[in-house]
Order: sequence, then structure tokens, then C-alpha cells
Amino acid sequence: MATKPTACLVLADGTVFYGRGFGATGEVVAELVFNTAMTGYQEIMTDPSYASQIVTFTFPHIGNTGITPEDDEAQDPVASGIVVHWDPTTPSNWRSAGELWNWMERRGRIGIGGVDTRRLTRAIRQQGAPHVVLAHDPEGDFDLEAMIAKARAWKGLVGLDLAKDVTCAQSYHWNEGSWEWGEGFGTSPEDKPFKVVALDYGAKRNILRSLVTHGADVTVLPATATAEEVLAHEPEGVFLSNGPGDPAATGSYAVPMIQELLNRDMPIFGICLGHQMLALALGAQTVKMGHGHHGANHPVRDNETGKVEITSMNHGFAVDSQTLPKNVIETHVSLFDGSNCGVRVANKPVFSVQYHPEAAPGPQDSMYLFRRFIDSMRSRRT
Ligand SMILES: NC(=O)CC[C@H](N)C(=O)O
Repeated sequence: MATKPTACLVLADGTVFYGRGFGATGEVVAELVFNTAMTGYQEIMTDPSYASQIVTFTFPHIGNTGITPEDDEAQDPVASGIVVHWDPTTPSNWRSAGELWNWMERRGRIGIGGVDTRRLTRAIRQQGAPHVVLAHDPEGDFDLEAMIAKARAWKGLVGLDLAKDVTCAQSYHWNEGSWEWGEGFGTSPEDKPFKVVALDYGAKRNILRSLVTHGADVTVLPATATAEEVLAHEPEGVFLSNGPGDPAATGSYAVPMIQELLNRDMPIFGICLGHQMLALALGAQTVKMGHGHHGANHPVRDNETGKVEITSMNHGFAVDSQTLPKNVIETHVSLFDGSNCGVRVANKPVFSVQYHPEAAPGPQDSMYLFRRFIDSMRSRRT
């Protein structure tokens, strides 16, 4: 690199990647994961499940479609930083309302460009998601020894409850549906939409929108809501959201709450962290994966139909299918590594998936799961 590097990424094993900084200045410690999606960087960065993680994109052109408020999955970017191959260029897109680097600077998120992201991704595949420090300093002053020590001292995501950090402070009502070309955001198609309580462990907006578009009226409650608080809303179904951190840590308050709901025979649908916590509540265990699954092209088999769905994924923990109790059926598996991707409870309207049927970004093959949840509530009305 001819000019002095203004950003630097240090792995706990001592590997150093130099590059050009953009966005906010400063330093951050986090887990580093690679994401293979070719589009949707804004949705990825604002997915609350990425708290305490830095994302390196395998797709080389990040930032060239700009930023639009319509694509925020949460109020602010949640990923701690990003690593890209090419520096973001001036956006060219009719929907763009701003540049990625300004948006990141205003929101305190660090980026590094000019990195050999193929080499970095190979390192992550070999060693698992590493602990790293990412620094951006326009003067290019980096204390590498201190950065390596900081990356080594960081305890990582295992045992970390982050849902409490990203959940809403107060309950709220959500009635915005999915975005349609030429129409904008929609509404529920039902005259009498199904009353759903959504537990917010770090919920992506497109999940709430997908629930509304399929016929729900959604009340969002904070992560620590009790079963009594949930039931006080008289829901016809309960949704358990995605979210960051270790499900076993977050489950300390969510699992007893879910167990109480299971005793009520209530329709329940969970996505990602919600799936993991439902599995914990049913008596299964979760494990930390190596580099996890982060992308928009992950094949998953529906064991009950034999059909393959191409899915959007973002998880670093997984349900250990060997620990599923007898009454819990493994409904979906990853065709990349055979890991568990879905469960349902025999003879109950209770199911969950490890992947993201709401896409944002990604394919929409799995939208049928929202219909299934709505139908499980519909059949109880009649
Ligand atoms: N997207 C999510 O909900 C992620 C769940 C959990 N934090 C994991 O990494 O496995």
C-alpha cells in the first residue's frame, strides 16, 4: 500500500491486516465473522443479532448502492464494524439517500477498506470466528502489541447476554407491513388481524413487517417480559425474535417465560435466537459453532417435504440435534454441515427455525413459515 494505512485489523493470533479507514475513528474489540451475501449490507449492519461482531464481506463491492432509511433493520447500525475489499465508492442507485461512510461516521461505526478479504475469510474458516480489534486513526498510529493483548483478553460471545442491550425499552404496537414496489410499506390483509405478541430479543423490522403482511397485529414486548405480561395482551400467538449473544445466557430469563407459555398450549413461532431459546425451553442444548453461518445463499432441507429452501442465515450458535427430546421433531437441516435448522413440537402449534424467512437480505423461499404461524392461529378461531 503506497499511502500510510489509516486502519488496522488485528486478530488474537497476532495476524495484522492494514487498510484504509472510513466511518468513525477509534477502536473496537469484537468477534469477526464473514458474510457471503452479495447485497443487503445495510440490512446486515443494522441486524441487532450482529451486536459485538465485526462483519467482513466476501463480496468485494460494498457501499456502492448507498444508504436508505427504508432498509434499516433497527434504529442504528448494530454490527461493531465492517471489513471490505474495495473502499466504498460514490453510490449509484435511485433509492440512495446517502453514503455509507457518512452514515457510519454519524453512527459511530468503524470500517476498513483495501483488505484481502479472501485471505481473511480463509483464516476464519480454518480457526473459527476470531476475537479481533479494529482501529481507525487518520494519523495511522497503531499500538499493535496493545491491540493484540486486547483481542486476547476479550472473553467473547460464549456466556454473553446481549439481548438486554438491544431490546426495546418499552412495549410498542407495530402495524407496518412489507415494502412493495411502487406502493411502499403495506398493512395487514385481515379485517380482524391475529393478535401476536413479539418478544424483542433484537428483532429485525422485516420480521415484524412479514408478520403484519401475513395477517398479524403485533405488540412488541421487551426481552425480559414475563409470561404474565405476555398473556395480559391476550395474544392468539407468540413470536420469539432473533437476537445477539449466547442463547444459553439470554435464556436465563427467556427460557422460564417460554416454558410457562408452552404449558398454555399457545401457538409459538421462533426465529434464530428465538429458535435456540425455544429449543432450550424444550430441554435441548445449544453449542457454539466454528465460523457459524452468515449469508443469503444457505441451502436447508425441509425433512418433512424433502424440499430444499435457499435461506438467509446469521448465527454462530446452533441447537444440538442429539439433545432434542422425543416429542420434538427436527424439521429442517443445513445442507452445508447437517446442523439443526428447525424444530416443531409433536401435536402442538409450536415451531421455530434457525434461519431468516424474512430475508432482508436474501431469498424469500421460506415465507410460508409466516403463513403457517397465521394459519395455526386461524384454525383456533374456527
Ligand atoms: N440471528 C440470530 O438470532 C443469532 C442468534 C445467536 N446470537 C447466534 O449467533 O447463534
